[in-house]
Amino acid sequence: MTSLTKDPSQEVELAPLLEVRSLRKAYGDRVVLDDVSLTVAPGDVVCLIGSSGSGKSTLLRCLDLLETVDDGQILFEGDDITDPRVDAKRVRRRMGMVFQAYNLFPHLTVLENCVLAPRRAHGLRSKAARERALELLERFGLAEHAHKHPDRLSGGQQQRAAVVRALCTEPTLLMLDEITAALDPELVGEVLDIVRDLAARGTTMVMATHEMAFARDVATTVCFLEGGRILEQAPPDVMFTDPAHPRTRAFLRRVLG
Ligand SMILES: Nc1ncnc2c1ncn2[C@@H]1O[C@H](COP(=O)(O)OP(=O)(O)OP(=O)(O)O)[C@@H](O)[C@H]1O
Repeated sequence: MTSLTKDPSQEVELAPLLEVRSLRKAYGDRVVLDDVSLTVAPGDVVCLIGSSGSGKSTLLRCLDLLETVDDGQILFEGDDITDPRVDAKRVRRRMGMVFQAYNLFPHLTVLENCVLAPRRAHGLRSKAARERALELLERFGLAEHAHKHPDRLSGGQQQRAAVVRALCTEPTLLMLDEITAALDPELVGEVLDIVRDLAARGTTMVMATHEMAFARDVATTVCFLEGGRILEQAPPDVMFTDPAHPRTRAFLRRVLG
């Protein structure tokens, strides 16, 4: 059993959902994650910020077991998922991941995209999977697009559908990797609104983002990465008004102007 953390706002003790301990990842002799440690409690929204190449995506890919790690541990729901004996597919069933490129299957309708994993990986019956998907598509304003193929939707609608698809497996942890980065500016807001809604509903999320105002709004913790290290992690009101590390200050000055 992992150690307990305290949520000061609710005065309840919550076991961490995710604990990353001294993670290290290198490609050849290039170290891209170095001594990364992070704790995520249920309901936390952790935003990873930092320059391009700082390691945000690699960290998410390690958490989702799309990459192997060289050293350190990832405890997810109390299990060490870096143990080589772990079945990555089974672990991933409890996680949801949305990427910058929506990755919807083009030959399937939005609804078919949404029921695929719940049926194949989770063994949900067709009727139950469809009901769950339709309810989520309705909640996020996509019901009218359920029977369309992705190429009939705007980029923003496709990305919202990708988020809904990830939610259809009812993941305990949702990871979002710069999900608005490929969108035209006018489509960014509708996708961020979904994430805002999820945060308000207590969905536990870890996301890489370049949207600083958004991170400030929704995050419970902001982590600033540079050169594969988390140089600073703090609540958003501290991170964006009084960051401790000079490198964080320099980065925020650069991106906030
Ligand atoms: N498969 C790979 N092989 C070799 N190097 C890689 C690989 N994937 C990532 N890298 C390198 O690892 C470093 C971290 O990349 P990563 O994509 O995690 O950064 P990032 O912070 O997510 O950047 P961005 O904001 O541009 O998405 C970069 O220097 C990148 O070139």
